[in-house]
Amino acid sequence: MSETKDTDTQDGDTGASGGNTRQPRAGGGKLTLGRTVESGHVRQNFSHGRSKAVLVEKKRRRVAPGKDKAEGPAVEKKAAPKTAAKTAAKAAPKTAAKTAAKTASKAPADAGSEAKKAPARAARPEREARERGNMVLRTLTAEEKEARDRALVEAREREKIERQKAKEDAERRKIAEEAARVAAAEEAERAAQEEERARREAEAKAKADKEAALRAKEEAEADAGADEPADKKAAAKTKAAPTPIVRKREDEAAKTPPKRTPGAGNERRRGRLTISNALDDEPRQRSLAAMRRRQQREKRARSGPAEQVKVHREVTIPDTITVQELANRMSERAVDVIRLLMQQGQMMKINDVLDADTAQLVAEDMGHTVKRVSESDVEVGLEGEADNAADLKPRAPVVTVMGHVDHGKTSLLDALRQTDVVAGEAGGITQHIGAYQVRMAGGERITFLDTPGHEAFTTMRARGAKATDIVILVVAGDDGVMPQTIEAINHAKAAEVPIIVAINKMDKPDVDPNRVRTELLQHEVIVESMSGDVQDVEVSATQKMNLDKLEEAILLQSELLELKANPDRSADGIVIEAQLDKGRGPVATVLVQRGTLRVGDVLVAGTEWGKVRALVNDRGEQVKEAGPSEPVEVLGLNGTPEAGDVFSVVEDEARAREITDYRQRVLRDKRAAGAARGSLEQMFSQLKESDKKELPLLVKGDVQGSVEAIIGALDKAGTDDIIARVLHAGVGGITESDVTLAAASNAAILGFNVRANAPARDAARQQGVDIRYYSVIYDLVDDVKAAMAGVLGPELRETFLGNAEILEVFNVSKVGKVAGCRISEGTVKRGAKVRLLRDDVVIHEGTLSTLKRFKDEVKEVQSGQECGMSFENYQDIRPGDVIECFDVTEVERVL
Ligand SMILES: Nc1nc2c(ncn2[C@@H]2O[C@H](COP(=O)(O)OP(=O)(O)OP(=O)(O)O)[C@@H](O)[C@H]2O)c(=O)[nH]1
Repeated sequence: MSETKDTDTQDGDTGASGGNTRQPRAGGGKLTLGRTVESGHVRQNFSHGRSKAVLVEKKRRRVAPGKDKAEGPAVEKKAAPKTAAKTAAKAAPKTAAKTAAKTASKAPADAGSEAKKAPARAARPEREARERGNMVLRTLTAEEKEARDRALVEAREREKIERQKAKEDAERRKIAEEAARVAAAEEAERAAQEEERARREAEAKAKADKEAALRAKEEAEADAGADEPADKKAAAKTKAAPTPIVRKREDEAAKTPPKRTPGAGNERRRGRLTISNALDDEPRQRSLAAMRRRQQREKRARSGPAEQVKVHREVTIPDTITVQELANRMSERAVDVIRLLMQQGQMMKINDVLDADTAQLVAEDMGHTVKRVSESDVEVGLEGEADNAADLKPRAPVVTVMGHVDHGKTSLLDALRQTDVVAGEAGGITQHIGAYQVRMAGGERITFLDTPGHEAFTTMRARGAKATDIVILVVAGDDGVMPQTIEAINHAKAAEVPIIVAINKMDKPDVDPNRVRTELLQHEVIVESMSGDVQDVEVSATQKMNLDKLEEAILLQSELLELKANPDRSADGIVIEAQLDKGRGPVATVLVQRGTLRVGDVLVAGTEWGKVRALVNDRGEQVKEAGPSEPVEVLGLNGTPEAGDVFSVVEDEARAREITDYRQRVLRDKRAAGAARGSLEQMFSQLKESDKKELPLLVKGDVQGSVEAIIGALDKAGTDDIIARVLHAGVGGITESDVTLAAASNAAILGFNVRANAPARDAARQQGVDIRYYSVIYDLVDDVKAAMAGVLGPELRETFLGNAEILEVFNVSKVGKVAGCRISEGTVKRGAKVRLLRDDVVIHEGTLSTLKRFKDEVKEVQSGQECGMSFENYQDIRPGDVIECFDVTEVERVL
């Protein structure tokens, strides 16, 4: 920027005389301190020969970024001396121009002079300066000197200004720092106050809670006595309760300086943070959830401490219960139960099952009382209420016939059956349903159980059923007391059932009844003739001799026993036998012991139940009902119960289902637990545990001779500690009924040269009955002995491979007989062991010499295929025979 200091010489006009403009050089070789003004002089010519020198100053703007403002005052100050002149100079031409314009109209002649005077006046100081400038120009050294002085002055001034500025800057910084320090201190103070306030609030709340609890207590007490006013007072109290807290908060809020700068912490509380919110400078609103939380907080604070009154419950605990279910029943949180269990060292999850004892501990620890129930409680009440003595009516005695083998039990039962007057009159065909009733001429009745022998009697007794009232001990007069006679005596005594001795076969010439009586004495059976209380009757089954006397004795005994039952109640009793009839479905013969069984009753028998569809008596007649001591066949059951099962009539099908479901579950659990009840090993281990001295067995053989030999050998094998008790022995293959009997008696089945048929195998597998096959009597007896002694060697486990049916038999030269077979089941392998079965009886056991398929020797033949087989060293093969193929492996016994 350049500026002329003389109105006349504006624009640096170089006149005709030629402006001698001298531009001073920056620095100009002179010692200056950052000169900002360059100056020079221009000679200006006027009319009338006048001329003057005009000082031209070129001022440079000092550029200092960011300091413009700060430097403002300094620049002004620095420029001050010049500015006066400058302003004057600036104002001068204008004023002069104005004045000139005014005076020009008045006196044009003077105009020029006046116009000249005005600027001259106004520019007087300037002129002086110019003259000084002229002088400088004229005296260059002086000018230079002056310039230098001026520059020095300026520099000094600038220095001073800069110092001043630095000082001011420092002061400003100091103020700013001070302000920041104060702000930080304030912030810290505010945080401390905030903390203090929170603490006071918590204290106040706790205090208020306490007060409210006290008030609630007082109110409860007051409520007991006073009615409405007390309520109002309580309400007022409740309302007043939170007030102090609120007021206190307000006070504190007033105390707290409200200069909460919108910091990060506060921003966070102001509503939901979204991108648009974050970018938005405006303070965010509280979110709805935050409002709700605050409302809830306030509500909680208002309602005071909701002191939960602990509810002590009676918790029903079954045999097992899950953690969750226990917590539910106690109305506690499952996590609390789990925590308690953890404290007791048990890591449990919510679905883990606790036993009743643990559950009881937990419940009691949590302050509840416990009521232990068992799943078996479903059976509670099944037996019904005890009968009143007044309701009892006399009933027929139930009689079982026992005795040694071949002493005439069956013959006697048959003979007695024929004494039934009603059957005799009707000439009806008697049915063997497991029991029958004999009606006397005098109207009395006697029920006989048709399964002679103490085995069945004991089996039933073992199942908890006491079916028999009187035992008839049959002793052959010609044979005397034999081992099974003694057994029968012992069983009857153990069951506390009175005995009537029937000395049989009295028709025989060589009988000696007194010998029998004397022998019985040794076993503590003292007959009346020997001054005892046991009745004895000499009979002959075949000759039907003294059967009436025997019946009289039975009736006398029953009178002594005062056998009575209430017929007017729902029936219960015992299953005597049951089977699956092809036409009629499951059929069970039951003996009613109490009440009356009617058609349409819902019956539970063991694990089965059913609605009675029909009742059939021992004469094959359909009856509507059966009273106490009456044996009757029941149709309508869903399955076959087991002999000895107790039956009961229940109110409805749902209850029946509930009970049988429970019983089936228990049975399944027992089986799942691996209790193959009939295995010799397990029987032995059971025997060790119990003080049972018998090993129950079932023997089936190919011929009577071998069966008798086996029974004889087993009898001898017994020791003082343990005996083998043969529950049943017979000739022929092992049938399903054998398996049922064995299962009912926890017995093992020993097959000597016989096999089990397919249904029997299935039943044995299902019921866990152990069937063992032998072909040498000594092996069988050794095994039984070993089982009894508990020293069983390695077990030979037989794996069934397959069965082949022989279709045709060919005679092949050099080879001998070859059987043309079809594999009916499984596979047949060469090298495996084989048995030749004829009607389920083993004819031969050995190995295969040939296994051919279409003339080719093969390793194995699958089910459904045909093949040719021949035995090593055995030729007696016939069409219809079955070849059983099996593997034998040795397994170490684990007891
Ligand atoms: N002489 C004669 N023989 C009889 C008499 N009672 C039975 N017997 C014969 O004795 C044998 C055996 O009779 P059972 O009635 O089968 O004898 P058990 O006691 O039933 O025999 P198990 O069923 O094997 O226990 C038969 O041959 C009968 O004929 C009798 O009173 N007199």
